[in-house]
This record gives sequence, structure tokens and C-alpha cells, in this order.
Amino acid sequence: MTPSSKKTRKRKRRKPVTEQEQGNRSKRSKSLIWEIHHLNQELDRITADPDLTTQEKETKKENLQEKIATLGGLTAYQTASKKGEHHHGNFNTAQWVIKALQEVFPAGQERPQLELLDVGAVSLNYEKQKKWISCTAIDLHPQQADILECDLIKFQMKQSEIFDVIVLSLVLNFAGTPEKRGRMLQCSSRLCKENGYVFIVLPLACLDNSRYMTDDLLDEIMASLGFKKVKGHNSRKLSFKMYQKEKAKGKQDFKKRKVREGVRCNNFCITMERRGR
Ligand SMILES: C[S@@+](CC[C@H](N)C(=O)[O-])C[C@H]1O[C@@H](n2cnc3c(N)ncnc32)[C@H](O)[C@@H]1O
Repeated sequence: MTPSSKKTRKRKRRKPVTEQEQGNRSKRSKSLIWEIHHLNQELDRITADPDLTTQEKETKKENLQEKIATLGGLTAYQTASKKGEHHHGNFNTAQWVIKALQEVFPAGQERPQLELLDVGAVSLNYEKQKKWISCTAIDLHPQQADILECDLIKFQMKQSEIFDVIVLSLVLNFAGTPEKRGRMLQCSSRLCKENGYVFIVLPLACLDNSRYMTDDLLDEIMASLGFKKVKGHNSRKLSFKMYQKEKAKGKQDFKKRKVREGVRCNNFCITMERRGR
């Protein structure tokens, strides 16, 4: 071996990532998430807008899709979401779900094999718990093999009560319209077994700073679908809720209704109309 080839094999020292650089990257990720998130919501709103003709919808949607593609599409969004986790001490909301399930089904006791549906799965979060959790992971735009490309609303239309646990982590806020969020909750209720659990994680601002939604209102919507809250807490930025399926409290409608005033409030809302009474 010549001295020069030895030199080339010498490992390059990695440039340390300064706090400043990390901060800038984090800011870029956040702004990318924000932009794609809002463009995606706009897409849903246009699709649902009854005042637009099919032609107008197509033109507007093409425009938005182009903008999303320019930013790197949903792949870039999901990559940025994952990076976000790393910037928050690697905290992944699945860790909370696992901890809550471990409290209900403690290790050392006979555990049932739980069928879990992870909606909006950016990664496979329950691999290490395979022995007692069988995870079906779905996403509109999966980034890795083993995550099924599927919209919750269209998932297993003809089946009901097939999952013990359904996880909607930072997914309801991704849907663009209040109706779609309501339908996602209705689908979760249909797919959840009796006594099964639905976990919902939302940005805290969706519940504590929205003109149309409060923490109690979400509990009411879930109660009407047959769920009682068994656990809930807030972190600085997120709201964590665990519901258990009991019996539905009749077919109540939830319309858009102002519950809070304030110029700094957001417009997060969930509506639900029950058909076929
Ligand atoms: C912010 S990411 C959430 C990632 C992960 N669940 C978490 O807690 O970090 C939102 C994901 O939800 C997916 N999503 C939104 N609506 C969906 C639906 N109706 N069915 C399946 N996936 C959906 C999006 O494609 C996106 O990847």
C-alpha cells in the first residue's frame, strides 16, 4: 500500500453540527411542513367546494399539486416530519401509545395479540412490540415498504370491528375539511372492536385555541360515537387522548359552531352529519 492510498483511506473528520445550523434546519423543516400542510388542506377544501365547477376544481387542484411538487411533495413533508421528531429529543408519539397499552396489558401477564391500525404512518412504529402488537400501517403516500397506500376513509369499507387499537397521531389536523375529519372519526369507530381503543394526538392549538373546537367538544363527539375518554394529557405543544369504545350515545350531528372568540384563534373544526337515521 502506498503512502498516498493510506492518506485517502484516512477518515474525514465530520464537521460538527452547530446549534445555529441545527436551528436553521429545524426552521426550514417547520416551514416546509407548514407550507405543504396548508396546500394539502386547500386541496381538500377545493375538492369539497360545492360552488366550483368540475373544470374550475381541476384547474385549481392542478395548480396546487404543482406547488406541492415544487416543494418536494408529500415525501419531503414526511421527511421533514421525521426530522421534527429528532429535534424534539427523538420523541415519537407511538412511545406514549405503547406506554398506555402496557398499563392496560402489563408485561408478565397473559397479553392478547392486539391488532393495531396506525393511520398516517410515516414509519413503522411498533416493530419492537411485534410479540403482542400486530400493526397495520397506512398512509396516503407511504414512504417505506410495509406501509399500505390507503386513505382511512376508504379502508376496509365492508368490514367493521377488526382492530383493538386505532392510532390517529397528528393526522386529523392534516385532513383539509371539518367533514373529512368527522368521517375519519366515524371510520375509526366502525373499525374499532367493542372495548377497543382509539388514540388521538393533535397539536394543542387545535383544541385550546380554535374558534370551533374545544377539548370537551372532542370528548362529546367521541362519546356520540361510543367512546369514553380513559386517559388524556397535554404537553407544551400536543394534546394526547386515549378513548375506549363502549356504546354509542345516539346519532348526534355536530355542525360548525363558534365556541371561542379572538383574532389569534385558528379555525380547526370537526363536523359530523349522520346519514340514514
Ligand atoms: C404529520 S404526518 C403524521 C405522522 C405520524 N403519525 C406522527 O405522529 O408523527 C400526517 C400523515 O397523515 C397522512 N394522512 C392524512 N390523512 C390520511 C388519511 N385519510 N388516511 C391515511 N393517511 C392519512 C399523511 O399522508 C401524512 O403522512
